[in-house]
Amino acid sequence: MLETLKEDVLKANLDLPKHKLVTFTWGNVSGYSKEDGLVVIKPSGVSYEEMTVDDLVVVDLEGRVVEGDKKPSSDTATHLVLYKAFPDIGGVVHTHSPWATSWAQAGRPIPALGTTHGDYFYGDIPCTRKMTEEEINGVYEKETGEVIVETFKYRDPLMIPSVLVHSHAPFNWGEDPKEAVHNAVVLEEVAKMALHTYQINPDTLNMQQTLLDKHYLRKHGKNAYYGQ
Ligand SMILES: O=C(CO)[C@@H](O)[C@H](O)COP(=O)(O)O
Repeated sequence: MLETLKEDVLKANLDLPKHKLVTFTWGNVSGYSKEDGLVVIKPSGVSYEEMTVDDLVVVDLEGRVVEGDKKPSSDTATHLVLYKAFPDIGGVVHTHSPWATSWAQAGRPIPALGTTHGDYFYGDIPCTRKMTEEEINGVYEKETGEVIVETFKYRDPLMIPSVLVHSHAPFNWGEDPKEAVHNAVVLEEVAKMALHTYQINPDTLNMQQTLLDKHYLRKHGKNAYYGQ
């Protein structure tokens, strides 16, 4: 299982530049093996062109390195907070993809303006609050995860698998690394579309709730409200 997960995590990381979600090494993907209680994550600062499966780092949920001789991603603590808080996810992606990062820097949620959005995100994609001075000066990456979890206190992370971290950039997740990257690609697309939509019509309203429900049901085969 862990060897298969390593291959999945490597491919997911190599898909980031392929989908133009990253510049240089500005991003990272991890995968979680519930059976092993271990996370496989990208090594910090290693270029995607050079990355091999032997560069990947394996950590436990407390961040202790159990395999690999490279430093784990600088965002590892954020990934770990999300795996502990969102028990149904198996993959986490962090990028600085330009359109979604622009919304994160502006501190604005991405509204549900159309069915492309509604197929993947059941409502606005939230932006976290700004972090406090204490949080910034604390264990920053862990605090970043905590502010994400706080943002999802009354939201279902399986129904909105992305978040904008204020003044920073997006994090995305899914049942595995491949789905998490897929959601990151869609996030970047809807971020771009939303900005263009408002340029065409600044008074654009959110899509109707009935249309959002219809597209969620069509895409996921279950009703957003009742889960069946
Ligand atoms: O968010 C950031 C920097 O702001 C990170 O995403 C880095 O850009 C990538 O770090 P590594 O995964 O290479 O440690």
